[in-house]
Amino acid sequence: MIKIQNLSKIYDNSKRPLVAIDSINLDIDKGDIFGIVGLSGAGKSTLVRCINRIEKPSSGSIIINGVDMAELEGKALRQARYAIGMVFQNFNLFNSKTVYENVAFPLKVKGMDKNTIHQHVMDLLEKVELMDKKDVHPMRLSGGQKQRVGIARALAGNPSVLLCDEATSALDPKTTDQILTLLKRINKELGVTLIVITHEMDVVKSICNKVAILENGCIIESGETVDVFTHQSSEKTRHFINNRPIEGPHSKLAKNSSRLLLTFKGDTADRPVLAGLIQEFSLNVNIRSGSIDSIQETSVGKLIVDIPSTSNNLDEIIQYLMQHGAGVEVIS
Ligand SMILES: Nc1ncnc2c1ncn2[C@@H]1O[C@H](COP(=O)(O)OP(=O)(O)OP(=O)(O)O)[C@@H](O)[C@H]1O
Repeated sequence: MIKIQNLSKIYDNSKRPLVAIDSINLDIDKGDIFGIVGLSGAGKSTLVRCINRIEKPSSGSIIINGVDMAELEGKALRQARYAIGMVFQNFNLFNSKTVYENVAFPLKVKGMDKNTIHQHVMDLLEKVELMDKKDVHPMRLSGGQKQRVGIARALAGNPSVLLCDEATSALDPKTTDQILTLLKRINKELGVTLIVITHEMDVVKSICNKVAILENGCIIESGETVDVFTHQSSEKTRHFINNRPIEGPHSKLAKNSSRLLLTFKGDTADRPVLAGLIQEFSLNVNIRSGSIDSIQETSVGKLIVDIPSTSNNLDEIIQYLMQHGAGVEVIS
């Protein structure tokens, strides 16, 4: 549905050009909640501005519903933008307008008649559970309520894509959870594709079925969220995600032992893999630490274990664990 191909954005700074987005390729399917995550300066805002065409990309294409946004100008661009709803970190509401008027605004601009606008706005306010606030001005709303107005307004033009730019970064954890639940419901009920730009891994874990990690303008990892969190392929990603359980203070590794990080996801978590290993190899396994997480409703367990090993049997042990569905990483 959305195909980003070889997308680059180079800013012509006075001293030297700055490559903010460097040949990015992304495929986002209809109905995805696609997380784009990166540290400050990674290029997230630039990517958002290219997707909604506030910036013109230096090269490459952004194909949404078969139309290359990168090529459009003028009226055709304004028309194509209706396919994209924007949700902002700082809500971007009109303080002089009521909640109702804020949501109605894009529909008025579109030239809809008053009755249709009224019906549509009331439906949207019901969807975001703000009917009781329809005549209130944004100044009198909490951050979470303001973001609900922002989401209702973004949905007003019936977009096929909702671009959420750090939509929960200004909110406290409880309100963040409520807004994420709302976004997930909207995705499910309306079939709207969500692109979620964030620097918060917890947001990705909570709602995104797919994720891409952006660093220095490049995608350094992408895929199903649960896979990216359980099989990090590069050192950079591992460092970025850093989801190892914390090792205890007295965790010196004994001589002739190896320390392994084991990952169990979904069904594997129910199997007695470690018990089987202990029996099969007559091993004394020392569990150093562990954690359990829920990523996209899949349980992901992590264990750090010390295993007495000779160079001969370590490979066999790893093979046994992997054959039984565990992810294995030798950490020392
Ligand atoms: N208009 C601009 N002109 C020149 N350079 C820019 C411009 N906008 C962004 N940059 C540079 O592009 C790079 C990426 O910036 P960008 O704002 O896209 O990152 P970001 O991941 O959104 O960061 P943050 O999370 O801090 O907002 C940075 O080095 C930034 O200084």
